Order: sequence, then structure tokens, then C-alpha cells
Amino acid sequence: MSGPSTTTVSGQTRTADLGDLVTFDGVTKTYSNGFAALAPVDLAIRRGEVLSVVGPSGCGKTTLLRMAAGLSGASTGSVRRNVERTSYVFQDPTLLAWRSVQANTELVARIRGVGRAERRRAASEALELVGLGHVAHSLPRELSGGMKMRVSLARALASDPELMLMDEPFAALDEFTRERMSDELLRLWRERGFGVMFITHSIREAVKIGHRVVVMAKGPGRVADVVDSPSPPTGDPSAPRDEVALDALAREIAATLATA
Ligand SMILES: Nc1ncnc2c1ncn2[C@@H]1O[C@H](COP(=O)(O)OP(=O)(O)OP(=O)(O)O)[C@@H](O)[C@H]1O
Repeated sequence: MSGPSTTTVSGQTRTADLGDLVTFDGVTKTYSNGFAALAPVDLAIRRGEVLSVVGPSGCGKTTLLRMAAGLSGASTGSVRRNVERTSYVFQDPTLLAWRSVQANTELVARIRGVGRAERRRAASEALELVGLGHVAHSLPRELSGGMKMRVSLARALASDPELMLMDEPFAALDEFTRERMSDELLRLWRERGFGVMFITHSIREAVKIGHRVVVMAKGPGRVADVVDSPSPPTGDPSAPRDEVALDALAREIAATLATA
């Protein structure tokens, strides 16, 4: 574990919490073709928070997520990862068509070398958690789009992640299912307490899901603002939220994006 250092978050200097899962410190990214995708970024993903990231196409959201995953290096600056178990959820659930829901859910744990009995147990528990225990023996083609996304979530949960990196996971779903899936994610978050970096094009979704919202802009890709939610999610669907304050935040973010 590395020692504390000073980072700038949302224009404010603070001492990085040792509990932060990932810390970006003056991080830039220039691709091998010379394209400067990210201007210096200072940001932390805190342990146990849902950090949503919203911005226009091409502003560097996926670039940032790939660096958080350790899949791509910074050109300058440093990315510090203080996390052992990371799971990924993408827009495409990427299920193996010839494998059962149960086998698909076990897949990541299997690749990571988790023993058979343990991965079975973890996958079954994760499937129960997303409400799909009853279709464990079905094939992916027998499921709806929302159910496939739930399998993708269960597969991510089965390896007990500290950090979930989610790149527009619900973008391909219809509006109704999308709403339900964001409630579902928050319920799972409440149950398991993992940190989340959640990329979306939707301001509404970013505001609903995030404890903090990172607003990105392009030309070059950068963090234009980091905003604390005025009414953060608790994961309890029966707990009321301050919808007026959340609407005001959505308008503020839209204004930032329009002028950034
Ligand atoms: N391997 C690469 N080589 C060169 N340029 C790249 C590469 N990957 C991404 N880019 C460019 O970097 C910029 C940021 O890309 P990135 O995928 O991070 O944006 P994004 O905000 O996630 O976009 P979207 O919302 O459309 O998915 C884009 O202009 C993209 O074309």
C-alpha cells in the first residue's frame, strides 16, 4: 500500500485517503498516433462509493476507465491502484451462447483459478442476488436483454469485487429496464459495499446513481467538475430522495457540459 499524497479533486487540494481504490495524479493520455485524449486528470475513486462519470462521446471516459483497470498506462502522471479484486460490466453482456447461465456466471472466477465448489457457491449466491436463481440452467438465448445484463452483473459479483468498473452497462436497454437496473445496482451496492466507477452518457442516470458525479468535457478530454450528490443514493428503494435537488444538479451538469 502506498503512503498518502496530495491530490487535487474538483479544484480542491486534499490529502489522498489511504482508503481510495484508485488515485489519478496529474494523469494524461496521448495515444501512439499522437492523439491527446486526456489533459491532466486528478481524481480518486473512493472505497465503497459510486462514482458516476458523464460526458460527451470522445471525452475520454473509457480511456480513464481502462487506466483505472490497469489495462492502459498513463502517458504522464501516475495511477495508483489500491485494489485486489476488480470486476467489469460493459454494455454488451458478452455471455457464451453455448454455456448455461450458471456456467457463464462462474466464468470469471474460473479464469481466476477459484476452485470448483467455491465458484459454484459464489455464482449461485450472485444469481440469487440478482433474482435469476430460477434460470441457472437456461441458455443465454432464452433470456431477455435485462436478464442477460443481470447475468453479467452476477458474473461480476461472483468474484466478490472491491471495485466494479462499468462502461455504459445499461445503455442498450429500454428505458424501463434501464431504470430498474440502476435500482438493482444500488441494491447490490448496499448489500456488498463495493466501489463503482460508472460511465454513462445520461446525466439523469449519472445523478441517480452517483454519490459523486464526474463531469467530463472534450477538446482535450478533461474533468470539468466533480460534484457531490445533494441527495446520495442509499440503495434502499423505499428511502425518499430529494428529487428537487437532484433535478437542480442535473440542470447544473447540463449547463457545465454546454459551456465546458
Ligand atoms: N487506441 C486509440 N488510439 C488512438 N485514439 C484513441 C484510441 N482509443 C481512443 N482514442 C481516442 O481517444 C478519444 C477518447 O476516447 P474514449 O473511448 O476514451 O472516449 P469516450 O468518452 O469513452 O467516448 P464514447 O462515449 O463515445 O465511448 C477519442 O477521440 C478516441 O477516438
